[in-house]
Amino acid sequence: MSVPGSGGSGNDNSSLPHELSSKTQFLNLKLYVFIAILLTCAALVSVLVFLCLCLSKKKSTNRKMRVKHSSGSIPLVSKEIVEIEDLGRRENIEKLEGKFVKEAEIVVVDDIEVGKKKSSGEEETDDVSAVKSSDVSADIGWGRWYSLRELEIATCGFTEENVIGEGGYGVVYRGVLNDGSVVAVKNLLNNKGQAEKEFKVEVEAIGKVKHKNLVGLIGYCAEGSQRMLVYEYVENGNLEQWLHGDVGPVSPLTWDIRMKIAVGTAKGLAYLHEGLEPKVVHRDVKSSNILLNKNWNPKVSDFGLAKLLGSEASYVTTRVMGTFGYVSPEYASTGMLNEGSDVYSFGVLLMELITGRSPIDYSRPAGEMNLVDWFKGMVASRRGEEIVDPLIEVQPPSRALKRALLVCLRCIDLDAHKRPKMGQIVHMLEADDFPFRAEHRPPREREPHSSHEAVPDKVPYPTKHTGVEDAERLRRR
Ligand SMILES: Nc1ncnc2c1ncn2[C@@H]1O[C@H](COP(=O)(O)OP(=O)(O)OP(=O)(O)O)[C@@H](O)[C@H]1O
Repeated sequence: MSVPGSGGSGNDNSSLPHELSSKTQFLNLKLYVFIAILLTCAALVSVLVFLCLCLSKKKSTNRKMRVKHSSGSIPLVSKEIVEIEDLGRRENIEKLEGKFVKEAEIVVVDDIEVGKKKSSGEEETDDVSAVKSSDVSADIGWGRWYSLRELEIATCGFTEENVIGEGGYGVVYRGVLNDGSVVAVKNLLNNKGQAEKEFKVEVEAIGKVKHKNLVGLIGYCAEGSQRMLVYEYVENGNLEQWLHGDVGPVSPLTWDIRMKIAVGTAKGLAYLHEGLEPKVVHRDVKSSNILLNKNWNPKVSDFGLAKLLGSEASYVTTRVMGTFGYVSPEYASTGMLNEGSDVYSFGVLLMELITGRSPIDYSRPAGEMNLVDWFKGMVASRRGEEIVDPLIEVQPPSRALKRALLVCLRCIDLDAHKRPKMGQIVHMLEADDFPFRAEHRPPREREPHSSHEAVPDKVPYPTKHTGVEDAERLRRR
């Protein structure tokens, strides 16, 4: 085959226009050869520029990002949060290659009853079989190992548009897997020192914990120095956004929805404390760690990042990990940590649900900045009805309000041993006749082991420290 300009026959040149076959002064090349070289150079430069742009975009995702992602209907809590549009990435992602799997072995347990795992092979979907045959190492029993590449594809290269938010543990991205399922990918900070083996052991412990009121961990990624956790995506934002964001004059969180959130959260924590061995103390119960689905069902997040505890001993940590305003006094002062610390934080969270106020709010008058102190003072002055969130349109029934107030007071007892257990709190919040039924009975009928007792016998009554008089007075009214 003769190549134009390669010094072939004169017939080749004669077929070209005279100008093209004439020689240029530069290097004595034929004009069309010169043009071909120029075009090739231009194409190369374009490719290089494109590659540079891609690289710089990727780098920008590695820096600390402050953009938060939420669906358009989720209220924003601070100016750091900006709304972004759903970019319809799913269509693009579906075109990309990758191996994905539907969650195979998630076992959702109801309350604190541990469900049975599906035996392997039972009710397997096509997707699961595909992965088992093609990528056996990906299936890790409770969830999945994900490659960095898979998560890159799912999050469109960890782009800013996919950032949901940023917490103490790292940046959280929204991702869409190849099968269309949506996940939250937490890119952990400060993980360089952690060996892959240790990381896997810790993650395994978290991944096996499944409960309808706990955000499920569905997999992880450990490649090089990268450590990521892949969670089920909870679509309706977090409780902090709904309580303290701009929701207009009437909150969509009615009294009943708030109590549903309180009970669900209590069930999730009860499972951590009472349904697992070794038990798990959350250590950071707060409204931003309560995620909500579209039916306002709460799911407690970040629980797995707490330490696993032995069943008997309390655990002493060297630094207090919780969040200001929620931390129990004994944990703050001694670092002594047990599930009672979570109960205290839950009490503060319940106050937040009832009042719509933040645990610490410096914009309020001096006597109202600290929610716990203000709350106790209001209840002591019999002004319980006045503390209900003004954004709740329909006021709660008096009995329901008193029940919730009393549970708060018991949870924040300064004596951690006198606080109720989370399981007891679930019963207290759900029992229609708590605390009213007990007070009409003569003392002997309230002996332990009465099967009709609405309140579990072990539930301690509030002590002086938390204003036992207030609570007792409240109970009698
Ligand atoms: N599984 C999830 N589904 C949907 N959104 C999530 C999920 N996990 C976290 N988020 C959101 O990502 C954001 C950051 O979460 P993260 O738990 O990292 O931090 P935080 O709870 O705000 O703070 P901290 O780390 O101090 O507890 C929050 O807005 C949270 O609502």
